[in-house]
Amino acid sequence: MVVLAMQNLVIRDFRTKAVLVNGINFTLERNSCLAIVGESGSGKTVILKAILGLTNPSLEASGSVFFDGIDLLQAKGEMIRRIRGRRICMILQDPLTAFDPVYTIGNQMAETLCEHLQISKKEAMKRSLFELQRMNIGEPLDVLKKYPHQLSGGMLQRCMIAIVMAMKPEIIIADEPTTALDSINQNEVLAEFQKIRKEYRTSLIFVSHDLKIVQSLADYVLVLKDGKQVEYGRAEDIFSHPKHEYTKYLLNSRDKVTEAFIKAMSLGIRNND
Ligand SMILES: Nc1ncnc2c1ncn2[C@@H]1O[C@H](COP(=O)(O)OP(=O)(O)OP(=O)(O)O)[C@@H](O)[C@H]1O
Repeated sequence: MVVLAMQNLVIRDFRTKAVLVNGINFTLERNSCLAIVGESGSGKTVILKAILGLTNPSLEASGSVFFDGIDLLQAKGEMIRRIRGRRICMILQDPLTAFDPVYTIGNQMAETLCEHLQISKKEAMKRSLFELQRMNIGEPLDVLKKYPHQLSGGMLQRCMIAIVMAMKPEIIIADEPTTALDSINQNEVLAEFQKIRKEYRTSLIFVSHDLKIVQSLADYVLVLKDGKQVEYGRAEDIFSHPKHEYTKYLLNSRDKVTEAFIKAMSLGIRNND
């Protein structure tokens, strides 16, 4: 079952007339995961923002993005607000910017749940605890009492995911959700996404520069270059038989980086002998 369909999305800056994104098409199936990849500035973030009607007012989006019979590009006011943050949720790159430093995690989780689920503060606190427990977060009561700066980036990102999961959204959109984290925290967050895929059957759209993460999570991949979609298809096909020169280049650069890393590590090991 298709949950979201983007057809011919074009995004223009109407001050400069520059076309930032041109002709993007994809469909997102229920319980499937689409990764959007491409170099910096290729248009990944503006595409994600367009889905939620969050593009800067100086940009105009045309085409269509259908979700449950509604064209999100045309949806305004209360209609888009009811979908955003409830039925389609976004997880940001840097979890520290998503939390207010002066309130505890519990306060902020409960506040968000109260607002979106129309439940009492007491009920929202109970739900927050339940969601952290459900994600196997150790000492969840302590975590709720902490301030954002007292938790690691990975733990904060997991709290963010817990808030999102409490909404039981149909779609989660994540813009480089692991980029701001070190590798241990990246692995924790990645495991959380694997769990969402397996247990909650939520659909995911995510942007990542890390092709290893893409390979481990995505069912479908959309490759962007200079605002244009150069390849789109099943992840296994794209990784095993990339058609476009740019996709081949991306996959090659990943292999080169890995080779260089292994070489550097083995040199390091020899130097430490
Ligand atoms: N509000 C805006 N006004 C004008 N141009 C913009 C605006 N936001 C983004 N752009 C331009 O749109 C293009 C795509 O930007 P976008 O942030 O989507 O790229 P990206 O692929 O997500 O890059 P990165 O990987 O670095 O985050 C870039 O050329 C950027 O400069």
